[in-house]
Amino acid sequence: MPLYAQNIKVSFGGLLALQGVTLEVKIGYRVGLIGPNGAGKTTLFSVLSGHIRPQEGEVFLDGHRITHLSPETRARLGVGRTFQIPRPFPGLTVYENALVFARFTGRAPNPEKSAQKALEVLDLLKIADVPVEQLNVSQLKRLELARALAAEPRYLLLDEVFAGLNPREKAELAEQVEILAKERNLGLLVVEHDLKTVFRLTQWVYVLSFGSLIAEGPPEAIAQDPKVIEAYTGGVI
Ligand SMILES: Nc1ncnc2c1ncn2[C@@H]1O[C@H](COP(=O)(O)OP(=O)(O)OP(=O)(O)O)[C@@H](O)[C@H]1O
Repeated sequence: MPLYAQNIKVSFGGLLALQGVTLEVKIGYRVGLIGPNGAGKTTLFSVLSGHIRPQEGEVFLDGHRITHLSPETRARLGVGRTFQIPRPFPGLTVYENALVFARFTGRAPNPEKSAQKALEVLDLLKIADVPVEQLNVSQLKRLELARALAAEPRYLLLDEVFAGLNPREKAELAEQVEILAKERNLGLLVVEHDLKTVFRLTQWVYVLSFGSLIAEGPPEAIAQDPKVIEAYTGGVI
């Protein structure tokens, strides 16, 4: 059963950030969410994670309505997320950061093992004992992902984890994410500005523009969709 947002409306004061948006992430599928700046991607992402309550519409998990549930409860039910700006716990090491998350949701039967495995998958084991203050951008992005993974989610929502990385780092991380999503049979939602990375990583892409969905489909089709090209270029082409 999927993670499903149905007919979502969110407004901030007078500004309509999302309207009539429906999106589905199935277990075992990698889904992308793209759109120009201010299109509503982060808002929709937060509706799914429970950080924003919609004015209209519902969110379902495994067929149950979870619209009213907090982010913490959703995390316990297996919906994990990353933050655009990594938020490691200061004063703790890389391993300790992963362990806090592994314990927090109560999903990992063996939190130490889950934390260790998550660091291993993201190539952070060799710096497991380093205080997070000493990490560079690429390592912080990996840690953000590793922490979410350590909690053993079934669905993983990635908010621009590739931003700030150079092309080689992006390609490497995208490959790691694809492998771990397949290995763990995750339902993955990727919000990302870098279209090349989204198109390579995902199997289905939703496109938001001014708060509405303007297209959805396989990456190959989305990349050539005139509506999508127009949304990105403002019709300048
Ligand atoms: N907390 C808020 N209060 C007021 N307006 C907001 C708030 N959060 C988002 N908005 C507005 O809602 C609209 C959608 O924003 P959102 O951040 O979801 O877009 P986005 O597609 O993620 O953009 P970006 O690609 O720039 O991150 C924008 O016009 C934004 O300014």
